[in-house]
Order: sequence, then C-alpha cells, then structure tokens
Amino acid sequence: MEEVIFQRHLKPQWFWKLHKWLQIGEERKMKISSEIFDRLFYQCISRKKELLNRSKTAMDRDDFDLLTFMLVEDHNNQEEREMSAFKKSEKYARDMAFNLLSAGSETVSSGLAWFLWLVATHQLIENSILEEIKTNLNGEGDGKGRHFSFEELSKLNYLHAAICESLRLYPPVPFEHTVSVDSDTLPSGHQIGKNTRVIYSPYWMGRMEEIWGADCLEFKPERWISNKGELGDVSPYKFRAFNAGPRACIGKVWTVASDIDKEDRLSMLRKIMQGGHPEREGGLA
Ligand code: HEM
Repeated sequence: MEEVIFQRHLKPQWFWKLHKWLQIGEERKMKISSEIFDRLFYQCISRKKELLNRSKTAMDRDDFDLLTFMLVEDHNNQEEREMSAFKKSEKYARDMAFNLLSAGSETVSSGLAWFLWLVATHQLIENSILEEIKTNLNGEGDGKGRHFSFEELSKLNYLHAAICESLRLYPPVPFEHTVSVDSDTLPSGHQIGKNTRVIYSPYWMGRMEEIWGADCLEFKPERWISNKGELGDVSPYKFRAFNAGPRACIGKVWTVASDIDKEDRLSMLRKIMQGGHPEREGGLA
C-alpha cells in the first residue's frame, strides 16, 4: 500500500485515477491490499468489542488503547455524545486505524532506530538520559516494564530534547512537497507563481549552518534546552520533521509534545476524529 501511495506522488493525478477506475496496474494492487487490511482489521474490531462488552471499566484498564478510545463512548461528555453516531460505525474505526497505522508506524520505527543509534554512539548523552530517568521516575522496576503517564514523561526534558535532536538530523520524512496558493517569493529569493509545486528537504534543513549554527552536524540535545533547564521554543517552520501549519502531523502530540496534558491530547484527538485539525504551532507543541 505504501508503495502505491508513494507512486501516486510521482505520477500525474489523471494517470493513477484512470488506472484506479480501470482497476489495472498499481491501483489494482491497492484494491487487493485494502481488502486484506479490511478483513484483518474488522476481525480486530470484533475481538475488541467482545472484550469491551465483558468489561465495564474498560476506560481504566491497562490495555486501554486507541481502538478502545475509538469504540467506547463517554456519555458524560457533550462532545462525545455528539460523536456517538460516528463511533458506532466500524467503518469509522477502520478508517481511523488505517490513517494512524499508515502514517504512524514507519515514521516511529525509523525515528527510533536513528535515535537509538545516536544514543548508543554518544556515551555522555546516554548517561545523561539514564540519570534523568533515575531521578524523575519512581521505582526500580520489576523487569516487566510498565506504561508511564504523560505527567511522568513530561519531567524528562533531556530525553525530549535528545529525541528532537535526533529527528532534526534524521527526519523520518526526509523530503516533502507543497503547492503555493498564490505567487510568492521564497526565502532564497526565488519567485514562484500560483499553483507551483515546491519540493524541500527537512533532512537538509536540519543540517544547514544558517538555520542551526556552526555545530549543526553535531548531535547535541542541549541546543533544545534553555539556561533554566526548560525546553526552548522552536518554531515548527524551523524544525520541519513533523511539517508545519494546518496539515502538520497529528502524531506529534504523542511523539514529542510533552507539554500538552492528557485532557488536551484527548480533546485534540476528538477534534481530529470529527474531521478538524488542531492548529497548534507554538514551540514544540
Ligand atoms: C517520529 C514520528 C513521526 C514523524 C516524524 C511524522 C511526520 C509527519 C509528517 C512530516 C507529516 C506531514 C506529511 C505531509 O506533508 O503530508 C505527518 C502527517 C501525519 N501524521 Fe505523522 N509523523 C510521526 C508520527 C505519527 C504518529 C505516531 C501518528 C499517529 C498516531 C501520525 C499520524 C499522522 C497523520 C494522520 C498525518 C496526516 C495529517 C494531515 O494530513 O492532516 N504520525 N507526519
């Protein structure tokens, strides 16, 4: 599926739409793959529904996950009541899951791989991350692992900075394209007309001296932290790993925005589910 979606970016729209209509070539592959995904996913929904029917306190369970959130209604909440018609639809849960899986799995796995490699090759930074974790998260752990709350994670400023720094150097989406709504002048001085497609690279932007300074090639989490030890305010137009503006990544709130509390995250998620998009652009949020 990912391959077909990628190909759609390279070919003229009329071309792939015609193939879709005729059900040939790559577009036929897309149809077959979607059917496999649907079969698998509707099975997961049925299993989750069975589980939820058996448990009345699903919202507090350890295995609370996004699928639970999509299927369970909170009747005390006005917004949730308005959404209940959507929430009853399995098609809605399927569409949301597809959206989140396709946009959220490869990005997180490649981002984590680069992050772990950078930490493993920078001993002092690894020590600082471990020290911060020991100081801020209670308990020695029983070796089984556990989920940390948003509140606990929001204390880990150095870890947060190290993740941002790794995404700056190795953004999982290394190039992007966008289209001008009107004629404009780019920061480089180039004039562009209306409806012009512009390709840019967050990978190169993360390595430009004029944006990040002379040490731009170094892995240095400290650049994200102010003298007071707080996370600095970096514009998403400068740190482009998640894109910026109304179509920026919705997963950013889970990945690096630790300053957003749980209620905010849930209310953002609700807005997204209703078809809106949270336009939070300040700093790392
Ligand atoms: C390190 C992790 C991630 C990175 C670097 C990343 C990066 C991006 C980027 C660059 C875009 C904009 C793509 C475009 O220009 O069209 C985007 C969009 C999106 N991302 Fe992420 N993403 C990450 C994790 C996630 C996760 C975990 C989720 C889901 C929970 C997610 C869901 C989405 C969705 C749904 C969009 C489309 C938003 C829209 O078009 O309105 N992402 N992401």
